[in-house]
Amino acid sequence: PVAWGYEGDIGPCNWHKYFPKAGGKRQSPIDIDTSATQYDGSFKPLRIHYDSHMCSSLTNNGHTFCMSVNSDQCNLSGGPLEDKYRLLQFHCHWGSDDTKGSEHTVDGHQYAAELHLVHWNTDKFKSADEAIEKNQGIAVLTAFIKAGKEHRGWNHVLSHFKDIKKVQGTSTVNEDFNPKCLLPENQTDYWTYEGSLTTPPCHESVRFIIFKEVVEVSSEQLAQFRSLCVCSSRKRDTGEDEHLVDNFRPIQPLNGRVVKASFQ
Ligand SMILES: NS(=O)(=O)c1c(F)cccc1F
Ligand SMILES: [Zn+2]
Repeated sequence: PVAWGYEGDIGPCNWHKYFPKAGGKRQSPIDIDTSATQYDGSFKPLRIHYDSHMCSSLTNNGHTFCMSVNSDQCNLSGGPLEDKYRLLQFHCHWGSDDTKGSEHTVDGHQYAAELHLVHWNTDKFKSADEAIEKNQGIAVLTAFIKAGKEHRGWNHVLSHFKDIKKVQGTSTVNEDFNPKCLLPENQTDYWTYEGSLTTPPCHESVRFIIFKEVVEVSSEQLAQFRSLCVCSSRKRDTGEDEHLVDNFRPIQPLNGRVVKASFQ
């Protein structure tokens, strides 16, 4: 597999050389210009049904932490979606300090982090691996994160980080945890548009659903995201681990796409 990252020769500006879709016309993330969004009154209510009895495993894949979920009881439908989607995994993107880290921006404002709950279309496809390459294959519920008060729900995830500090570290999470607690209270106001995976191979298969309400976590909790190591924890010549930070892709051209809003 081709190595890719967020800086230097293997950074986002060169992804298209080995991952041609990264140079496509409907790439993500984008800036949401709220003055140009279009209200769509036809959206049904979003239906987010997650159970909490799903065992899952938390992995440091060298680009982010990823909580894989293998429960066929965690489903998403409604809103702008025509089909039913099943939760596959969730992960985040963050920065080296609280002033940057989200992938999408709102009127040019970048948040400290961004949560992605990745779902695949179980009505149209037989597997997530198939869906991830196909139009309408993936739906990503997205919440912006800013520094503020502590978020107790996140501690259920962060408590496992000591086991995954190193790349390819994996920890089994069996506790009674429902990822729905990571979403904002207001789940009726969101923006949505058609885009791509924000990491290579950048397949143009993603419907993004981005909540307007921002979730707060404490600065200390954000610092725990940054505690993950990106290298195989070999000591850099400076003798210290290289931490996993600024794992957000720069915003991409809108190319005439219209961002719809579920609210006026
Ligand atoms: N960042 S993202 O949510 O677009 C994303 C996916 F949807 C799927 C796989 C990896 C990944 F990073
Ligand atoms: Zn993501």
